[in-house]
Amino acid sequence: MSKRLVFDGEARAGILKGIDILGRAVETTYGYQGPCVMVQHRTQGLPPFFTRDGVTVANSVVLGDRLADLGARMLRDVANAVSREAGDGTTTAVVLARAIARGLLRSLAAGADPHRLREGMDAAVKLVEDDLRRRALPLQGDMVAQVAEVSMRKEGQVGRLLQQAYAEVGPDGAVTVEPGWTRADTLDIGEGFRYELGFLSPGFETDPVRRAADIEGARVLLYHGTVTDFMDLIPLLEAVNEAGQALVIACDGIDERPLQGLVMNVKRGVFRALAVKAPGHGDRRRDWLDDLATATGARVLVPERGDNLERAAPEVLGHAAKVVADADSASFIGCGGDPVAVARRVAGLGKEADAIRARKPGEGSPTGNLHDLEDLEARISALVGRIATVRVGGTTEPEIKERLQRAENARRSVRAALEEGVVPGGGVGLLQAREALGRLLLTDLDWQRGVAIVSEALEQPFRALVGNAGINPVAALARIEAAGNARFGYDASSGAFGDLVAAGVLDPVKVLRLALVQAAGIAATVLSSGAVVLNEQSGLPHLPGFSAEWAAATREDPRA
Ligand SMILES: Nc1ncnc2c1ncn2[C@@H]1O[C@H](COP(=O)(O)OP(=O)(O)OP(=O)(O)O)[C@@H](O)[C@H]1O
Repeated sequence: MSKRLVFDGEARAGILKGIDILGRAVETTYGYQGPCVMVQHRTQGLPPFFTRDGVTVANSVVLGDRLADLGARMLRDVANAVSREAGDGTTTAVVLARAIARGLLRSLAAGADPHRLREGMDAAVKLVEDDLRRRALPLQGDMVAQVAEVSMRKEGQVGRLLQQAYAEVGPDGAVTVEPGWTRADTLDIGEGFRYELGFLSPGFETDPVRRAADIEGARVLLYHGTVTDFMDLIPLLEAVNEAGQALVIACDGIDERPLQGLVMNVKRGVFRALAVKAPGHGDRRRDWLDDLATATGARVLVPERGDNLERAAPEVLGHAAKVVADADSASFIGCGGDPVAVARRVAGLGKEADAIRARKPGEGSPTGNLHDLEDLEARISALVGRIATVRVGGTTEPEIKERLQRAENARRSVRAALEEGVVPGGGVGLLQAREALGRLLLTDLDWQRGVAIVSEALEQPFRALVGNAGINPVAALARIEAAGNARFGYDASSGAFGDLVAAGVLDPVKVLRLALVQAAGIAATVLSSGAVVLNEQSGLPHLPGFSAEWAAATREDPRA
């Protein structure tokens, strides 16, 4: 394959072109007024889908110009990193990253020292993070619903239902969103066992929008060991399959080859199955597995005790009406264990916890006691756990999918807001952080340029949001500055300037913080792209991890 070499100015200009093209496409969806983008399915013959989600638009764009595609890929990476870490705020991150990339390239063209630029930027980002945390307002009153409604664009009942859901299960409780397949949005509160360890491979996902696996009618295999041979699983997979059920395996791990075998069989529809990490860590895992066994009515298989997976009878399996898992959590809902046994176990754990609480200070190791107590409390809440499910309705499948995506963003936004609080939205939270940068003691010119790049980027979300609402950004900025009130901004839903906190236009600090940190991360790649080596190849670049054949067979969603 022949290669093409591109240097300095030309390399950077090509990269910026890609950043601009993708940035513009993503920014179209930004804010309250942002319309949907229609994306053609990657597989011929499958219908297009509609989205307002920044990361989804970003992942759908592949540019024919290879140099520009490198730039687009940088933005895609930023969007994906924010989506992974914060779950929302991907468009904000793209807007910030695009502004930062532009600022950097301008400064480099003017001969600035890349190291000093970077140092100035890093100092500025850190200061903005601290400033956002300092200005954070804790959630109170209707703020949970309001944060959710910013993502939902004040449409439907999802915001109100998420507020109700968190009120029912508590701020650390388990809340999931699912497609409802009816017109209205609804809320279900069910009993279930949830813990914070997820599936063993993203290949188990059944819903690419939420990046989650949903399994109905599950038999539960609890294995305190590592599966090393796919054949060991076959007898139980077949028995469960014949009964029209699905096998959910919670285990220490599965070696790579058997895991691939399992995922492949699931994708091809041979078996319905899901493998998740067993609950608990280290020495405590056995106790957690016993709890889950009590909840689901299973028996834990322990190879060290001589239990054999291949010869295990289906009687060792427990039941759950539904299991939902993503990369970070697993929920067993409607478990089939004996309620009396569960109550007895909870009472036993409660007594153990009381005994630790009653210990005199200095008796036993204080940190050991604390960890034991925390673990017991976590086990009790898992056993008596309640799981809230918000079902997202709509009239057509594309509509439900599009709303579901926003509802998932809304849920993650609420979680982020519960963790670190909120600031006024509409771009104002970031805009106000410029003031903190004014307090930085400036050293040399290039360092100062680095700070200025961040400061200018902080204006961009505000400019883009009011611009998308049809307001002149320069005039809007002047009004904000004249108001001298940190909550003052433009509410696109009412079309009026005023107090954004009172109007319920709020952004989670964690989302804004992570969006800025990830956006600034683009600097490392831009600054090191002095020369670029390109593979000259005909046709569009290959989409990683995507097979058109597979997509056609499984109707894989292009957002996966
Ligand atoms: N009524 C409103 N008035 C002003 N700004 C609003 C309003 N509703 C939402 N916004 C702002 O829009 C921004 C969020 O827009 P959007 O949901 O399109 O992008 P994102 O959350 O950054 O990315 P994504 O949702 O694509 O992951 C937030 O800063 C929010 O405060």
